[in-house]
Amino acid sequence: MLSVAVAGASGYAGGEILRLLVGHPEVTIGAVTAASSAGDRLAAHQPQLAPLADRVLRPTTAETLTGHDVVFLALPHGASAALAGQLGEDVTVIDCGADFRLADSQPWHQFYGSEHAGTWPYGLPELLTTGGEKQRAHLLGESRIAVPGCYPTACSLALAPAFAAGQVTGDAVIVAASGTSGAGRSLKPHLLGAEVMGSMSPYGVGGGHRHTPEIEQNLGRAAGSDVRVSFTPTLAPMPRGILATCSAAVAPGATAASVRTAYQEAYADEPFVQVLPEGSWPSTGAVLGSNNVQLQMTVDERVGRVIVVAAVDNLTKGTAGGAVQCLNLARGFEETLGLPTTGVSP
Ligand SMILES: NC(=O)C1=CN([C@@H]2O[C@H](COP(=O)(O)OP(=O)(O)OC[C@H]3O[C@@H](n4cnc5c(N)ncnc54)[C@H](OP(=O)(O)O)[C@@H]3O)[C@@H](O)[C@H]2O)C=CC1
Ligand SMILES: CC(=O)N[C@@H](CCC(=O)OP(=O)(O)O)C(=O)O
Repeated sequence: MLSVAVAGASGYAGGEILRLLVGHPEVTIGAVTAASSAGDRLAAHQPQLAPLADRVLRPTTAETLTGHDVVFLALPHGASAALAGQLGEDVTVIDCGADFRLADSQPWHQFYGSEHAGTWPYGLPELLTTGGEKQRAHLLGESRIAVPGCYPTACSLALAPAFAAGQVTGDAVIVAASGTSGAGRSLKPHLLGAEVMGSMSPYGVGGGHRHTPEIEQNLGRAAGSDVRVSFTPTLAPMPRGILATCSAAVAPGATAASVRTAYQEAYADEPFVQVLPEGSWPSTGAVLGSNNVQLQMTVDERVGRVIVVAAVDNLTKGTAGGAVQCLNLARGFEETLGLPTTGVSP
């Protein structure tokens, strides 16, 4: 059994990691830590985690986290790097924050405006990379893994097969809706019930969202050349879920059938990615609580564009499920261990 600590356990991502770890047969849950909530019972913040109700949140320090085989970091951007540096190389550190996701420091400076901490292997196992290899090949045995952002998980898995198979030439446009838990638990006026219920709104419009370079990095790896993306996120009146509508210019000669074949081949053996039957479209309600990614695609021949729609649960496959999948790969367990492939609907 591996002992596992979760830093940021009072937050949404930390809570979802713990939900999955409770059902994981190869781990025991050690320290659960927080910042301002340290000293509280976990149940005060995560009442859904009944088996862990009496755990007490400890301060997030290297001392508290040391002594575990695995440490999950579910902290705000910028908080992971210093902490990770104090944990031994024998500890598997899985970071849900952005600190180590980008390979290039230039977009990091541009979109995050701080020092670039460095680059860790990127934790999206199903992502196609140049030469047809999947990203999981780079995760086996790693002791440091950077889990993707929730939008990049959905958007990259949606468009990578089309780029990798030469079915699109570029001009990628993505509009994605997210539930409010994607923004974390801290209080913000635009997340108040009165602002969100019955209303949808865009944000980060015009190329300003920090997931833009992460999606471009992923699609560039699949395409084998630079890819530019117009990405517009929107906030939807639901607690969880991402629905990403992605499109790109169809390549000469590509058809709806050849595009579909590219996706079926790319994801044929993937336990968590489902290319839906023709004519059936993804919905967030169908993936909630599961580690699944639902995809559907077609070609809009009138305008010459491939359209792909993806649905994920931002907290499961979009964060915590992806993180536990990375733990399984890093430690040589069955990749699907402890990860639900059934959702909670309605
Ligand atoms: N929510 C999502 O859908 C996704 C989140 N992520 C990433 O996961 C990470 C956590 O996000 P999320 O759970 O949503 O955020 P929350 O705001 O819900 O939780 C943040 C957690 O970090 C703790 N914390 C806050 N400030 C500090 C600090 N300076 N040092 C140490 N701990 C601190 C909080 O403790 P306390 O409560 O005591 O203040 C809390 O436990 C972020 O990097 C986020 O980008 C990635 C993909 C999707
Ligand atoms: C609805 C909402 O606000 N969503 C968040 C996405 C957070 C996420 O996935 O990831 P990282 O912060 O880890 O990059 C946002 O747009 O900033």
